[in-house]
Amino acid sequence: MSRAPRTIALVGNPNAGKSALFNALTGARQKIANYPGVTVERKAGRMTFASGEPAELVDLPGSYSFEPSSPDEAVTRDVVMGRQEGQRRPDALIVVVDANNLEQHLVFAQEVIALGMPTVVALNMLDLAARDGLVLDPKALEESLGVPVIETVAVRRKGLTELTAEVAKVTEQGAHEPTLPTHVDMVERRVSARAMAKGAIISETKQRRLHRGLDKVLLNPWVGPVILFALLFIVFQAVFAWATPFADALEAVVGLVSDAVVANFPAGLLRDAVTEGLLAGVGSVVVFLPQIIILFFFILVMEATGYMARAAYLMDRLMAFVGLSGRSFIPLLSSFACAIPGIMATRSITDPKDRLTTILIAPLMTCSARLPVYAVIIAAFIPARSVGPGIGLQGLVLLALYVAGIVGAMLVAFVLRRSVTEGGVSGFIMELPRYQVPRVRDVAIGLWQRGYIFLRRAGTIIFSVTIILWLLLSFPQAEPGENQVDASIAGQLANGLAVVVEPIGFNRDMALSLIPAMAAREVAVSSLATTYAVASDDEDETAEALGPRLVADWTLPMALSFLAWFVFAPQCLSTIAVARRETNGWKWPIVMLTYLFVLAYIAAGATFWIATAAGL
Ligand SMILES: Nc1nc2c(ncn2[C@@H]2O[C@H](COP(=O)(O)OP(=O)(O)OP(=O)(O)O)[C@@H](O)[C@H]2O)c(=O)[nH]1
Ligand SMILES: [Mg+2]
Repeated sequence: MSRAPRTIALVGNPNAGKSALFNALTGARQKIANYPGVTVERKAGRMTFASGEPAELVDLPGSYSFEPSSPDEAVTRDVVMGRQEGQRRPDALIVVVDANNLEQHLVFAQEVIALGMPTVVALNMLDLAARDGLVLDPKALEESLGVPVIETVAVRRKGLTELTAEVAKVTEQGAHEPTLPTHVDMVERRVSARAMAKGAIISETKQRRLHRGLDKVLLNPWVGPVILFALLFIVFQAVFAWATPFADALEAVVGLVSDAVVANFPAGLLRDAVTEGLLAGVGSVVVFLPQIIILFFFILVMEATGYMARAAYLMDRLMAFVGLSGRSFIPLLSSFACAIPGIMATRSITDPKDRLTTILIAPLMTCSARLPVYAVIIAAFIPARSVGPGIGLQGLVLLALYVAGIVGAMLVAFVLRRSVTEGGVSGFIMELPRYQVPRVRDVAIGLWQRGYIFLRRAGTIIFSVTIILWLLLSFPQAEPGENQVDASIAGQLANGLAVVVEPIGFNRDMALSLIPAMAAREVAVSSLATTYAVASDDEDETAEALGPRLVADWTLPMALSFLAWFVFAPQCLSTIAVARRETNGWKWPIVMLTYLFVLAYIAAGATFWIATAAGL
């Protein structure tokens, strides 16, 4: 035979089993190199048809679509189209689909088949389908796709002979020039993928049906978001309703300890440092441990059950609307714990502009360090009233603050993607994990870790910053009759800043809390508590909770303005430092700082003036 060996390429979604099939078909006869000009691996090997004719088999990186959103996907498209340097155009394609995720995998499979090249579908992972009680009809699938479908189990080498025979057959029909359709409607393709998947199912077990039924409801484009929002609503109601008795108890304990210290130790600077700095300051943050635990209980359970990935799937449409891909969801979700791991998680986003946008908006996701700030102000100023059956006003306001951050982030992303980080939107389809009953042990460990992180922050950074602030508040000592805060270094410094934030309704003490809060957001709470503790001349008042003091000193518009500030303002230096590291320079962190300050200033100012005008 004189003609050059045929080239066959393996394509499909990530994790379909392409590489497993490639290994099974080529054995040890593989060569791994790089495609010229890109860092994507080129994996090729030799396979043999039943006739004895050899062919070159090329394993391609997993793709969701031919509209590439990563270098990997670009290589896949270019190889298939015959545009990739150092690679002959394939004579035939094998599309590998995971039988257990047909609905998702058929989206890209349709796109591949639409090219019009000789194509065979490998319906892979049938062993797992059998295990889960799913029986498929390859003939039905063949009919709806219009190309041969072969059942395979790549890791058990099942179906390989049939697959190669079919590939040989379609290759003989001769290659066509592949043509990319000019217009692809993603929604349409998803709909037909769903119909095809449904038509291919002969039978499935109760459990699988239950899970699919759940997906039908939870992922429904109309019902799904409503359920997601309702769940979040319950979470934030619970953060207040469940935590209050625990938080009150903790607060009482801190008060008792403070009283005991006052009763048993002589008056003096050291005693003041303990009562005003450690107990009033750090204690005021620690009492929010129950809230943190409850919030993370829900987050962990949503992750463990498999619901979180569904939430990401739902959010994908919204994210695409503002110009982000679903790949940003996990980094943004982690930012609800803390923006630092969130920003680091953006490394998984391959498109540089997508990634930059995600980094820039990550601080707008409400990190858990802001929860104590929100909680203390809400508990003090928002009445614990119900506005409907089982609907507490406090939880509602808390939810609104989180939503304000998310909406702000989406608006900023929308603007950025049309200006500085302009670029195309990449399609993204998530692999959805199976539903599972969460394991108590895993959730318990997760909660323990979260609680530990929170208390460690209280014991280290919050403690040190609060003590430094206490020192700055306590010196120089006031003359008799003069207020200690007015006389102190910190008070003097804050007077300068107060001029700047006065137009947005902040008083001197609020201004003062903004500076140490740059170290950690919770410090806003401890610094307010310490400031008021230092300011009071009455020893008994030192042990008093922060809430009543705030109410005595602030108006409602001031409190709301303070909340609005914390939704948007950049308060934590570590976030800026991580942004610098991840973007390799100061330019983007400075952009981030600037836009966040401007947003915070405008939001706080607008809140203050609207609330004042409304007579609140
Ligand atoms: N049980 C079972 N596992 C399989 C089968 N085929 C592949 N796998 C496993 O599924 C996982 C993913 O397979 P890969 O071959 O790496 O998938 P891929 O399509 O090359 O994925 P990307 O390279 O990321 O696009 C691996 O752990 C395989 O061992 C199969 O038929 N049955
Ligand atoms: Mg692979």
